[in-house]
Amino acid sequence: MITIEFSEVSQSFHGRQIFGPLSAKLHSGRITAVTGCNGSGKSTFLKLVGHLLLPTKGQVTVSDADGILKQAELREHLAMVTPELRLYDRLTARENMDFFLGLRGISLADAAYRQLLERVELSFKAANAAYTGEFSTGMRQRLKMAVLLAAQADIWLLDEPGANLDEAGRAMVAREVRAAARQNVLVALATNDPGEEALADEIIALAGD
Ligand SMILES: Nc1ncnc2c1ncn2[C@@H]1O[C@H](COP(=O)(O)OP(=O)(O)OP(=O)(O)O)[C@@H](O)[C@H]1O
Repeated sequence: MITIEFSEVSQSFHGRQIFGPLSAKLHSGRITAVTGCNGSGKSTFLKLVGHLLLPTKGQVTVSDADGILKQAELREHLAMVTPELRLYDRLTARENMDFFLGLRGISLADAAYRQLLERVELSFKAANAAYTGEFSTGMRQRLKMAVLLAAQADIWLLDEPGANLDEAGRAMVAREVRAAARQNVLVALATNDPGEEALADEIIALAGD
């Protein structure tokens, strides 16, 4: 059971406050949507959860049953889908998956690879016909979702996961997010999409300027 707690967190860049003070709790098995206009700090919020950024003021703690997780421990729990994550253009879909999953000590059998492609509705033929640099943005987004699903993480940080996906792709994301929450994954979802917002058990609305 994971709990993420924001205690009186304010975030500024170059002296300009983006949001805060903000206090909130996120829990395993719950989907929390972080909403707000462009520039309100949704991606920044996810980075604070992942300890990829330290808050200007206040504290962000991530705890399990044994207490507060240190940064290295937290990384083992996290998986992230974000526009800031780049796949390697000159690797195939399979090679990209092997690289990112290899960093987590996960090796993927052929059957599992095929199953993941099916889950994200990426055709095996299309996925193997070209380097990922030649994929459409939606195909790359589906591949990032496949890496997330294979990562066996219990905290998902999703930054606009439906971006660049067609209706079937957005439905796939919604299905996987709901299934993950049922399996007790903590999902934090930064979004402006009403369909994704509707998945949420809790909403943290960032005010913006
Ligand atoms: N490392 C940084 N240095 C300076 N300013 C930053 C940094 N990261 C974010 N910002 C600023 O903080 C604000 C919030 O950015 P963020 O990307 O979190 O917003 P967002 O709500 O995710 O936006 P969008 O909906 O456009 O994706 C923006 O004004 C951005 O320019």
